[in-house]
Amino acid sequence: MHTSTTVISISLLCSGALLFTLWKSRARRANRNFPPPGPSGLPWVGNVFDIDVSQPWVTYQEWGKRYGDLTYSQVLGKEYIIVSSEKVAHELLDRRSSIYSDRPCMPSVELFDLGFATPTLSYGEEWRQHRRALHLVLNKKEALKYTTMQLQGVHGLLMNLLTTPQDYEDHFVMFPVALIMELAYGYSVAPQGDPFVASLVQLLSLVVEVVTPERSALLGAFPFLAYIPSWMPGGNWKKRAGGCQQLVRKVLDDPVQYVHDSIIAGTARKSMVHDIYLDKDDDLKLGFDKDKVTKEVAATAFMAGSETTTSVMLVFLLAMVLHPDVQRKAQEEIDRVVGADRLPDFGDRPNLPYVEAVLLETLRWVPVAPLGAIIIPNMWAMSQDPERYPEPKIFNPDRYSSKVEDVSSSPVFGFGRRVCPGRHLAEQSLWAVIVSMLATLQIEKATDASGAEIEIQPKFKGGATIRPEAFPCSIKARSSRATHLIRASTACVD
Ligand code: HEM
Repeated sequence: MHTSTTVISISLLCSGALLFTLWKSRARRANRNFPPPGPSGLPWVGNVFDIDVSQPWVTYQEWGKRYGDLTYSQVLGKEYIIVSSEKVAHELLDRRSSIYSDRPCMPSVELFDLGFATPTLSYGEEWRQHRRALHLVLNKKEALKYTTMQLQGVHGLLMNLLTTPQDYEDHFVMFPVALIMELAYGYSVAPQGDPFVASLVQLLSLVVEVVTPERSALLGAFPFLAYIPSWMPGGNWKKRAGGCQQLVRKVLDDPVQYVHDSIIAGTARKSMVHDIYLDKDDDLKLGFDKDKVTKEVAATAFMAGSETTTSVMLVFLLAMVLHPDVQRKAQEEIDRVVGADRLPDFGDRPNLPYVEAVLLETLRWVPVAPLGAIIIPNMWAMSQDPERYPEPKIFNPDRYSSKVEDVSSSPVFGFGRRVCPGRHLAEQSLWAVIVSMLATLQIEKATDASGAEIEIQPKFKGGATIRPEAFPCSIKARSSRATHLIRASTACVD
């Protein structure tokens, strides 16, 4: 079984777990037609062998077509529900949000000391405090204050893409990392070997690799695995968990200590941590736990916001390589509105409906899911619903030509009370990336030694998020004027 697809498979199944459990207890009382229809499975292992492990989301989509918007499934003795319709997801998760906003306990989250992260918290006072703190710095109005910072970050990204285009994945990783470090801690990341970033990135890759719903399901089924000493076969869990726990302490404490030190030195810059500390009247009602909550939300913002943003950027790049016609049309719009003498900025946004549609289509085409979220309705099925999106497999921004939707309301950011609090920041970042790359760069298929184009078969890998596997491509400046604008924007004029 391919690990990444297994992860995605189980993650999609686990996503419905809580929703189902809560729904089940109510439904059993209220609804004689419970459980909803679903494929029949083998005793105990249930539907494990019914799932196409290379594309599990397609299996669930098929089930959705056959059994309806809510599909009952059973895996390893646990019952799950898969939600395939956006309408039903809104109905359950937005309108009956108070019922479906909880999170089940994930054994691997406990073991790896990751219970501090907002997505893992159960629906209660601690989670509310996190949301209040996150809202303070990430609400729609506040997010508008970050646009200059976002554009500066994008200009640095363009410069990096121009200089070492082959390292595009690394550049896409660093863009949200640097942005969120600045925003969360007022900290400017060093171009190379930054100590805070090193710990954070190390933790993130551990989390993505080991703290998956798949491993949680394993630990849930066989809890003794957590207690095998690290030197014994099968004791890898304990060893990795130990490493993770140490990293968690560093990631929570060190950057906040940096903000404390800068406040004392009088050099602190505006940041999420700074703003929460400045909340002297305690409007946030964080009480005794202010210090703890501050550390936790800042680290969560980093972890939840970086991987997801990078994944969407990779999806955009892939879409542009595969759809030169879309790229051309978007560039024509930008050239008409912005011209060739400056880089785009947020003032141009209302006049660029096609670019907006490219962003919406990027989010729909390959929906990415965030780290640690438990209730993930089958976004794949929703985004591939042919009634809502005719010919859904095709990347076609024109589908939004009659009505451009509000990007931050996209279902890709989740539903109900657990909706992504970073969605305004994220959609602004992504818009800035997309418009700036389109304005200045030409993205094409790479060519081999004989000059022939290298065809791409898009493949996706997944852990906590789904992203395209590395693919060859060519990224060049559109013109010498574009090169000059990029260099000028990063103060490296030639
Ligand atoms: C393209 C980028 C992003 C996508 C697609 C995305 C998507 C999501 C989704 C689907 C959820 C889960 C909702 C649920 O559990 O039902 C979520 C939760 C969350 N996201 Fe995002 N997100 C993105 C960027 C960000 C950014 C930039 C930040 C912060 C700076 C952020 C912070 C969070 C947090 C803290 C949660 C947990 C909310 C809770 O459990 O109450 N996300 N995100």
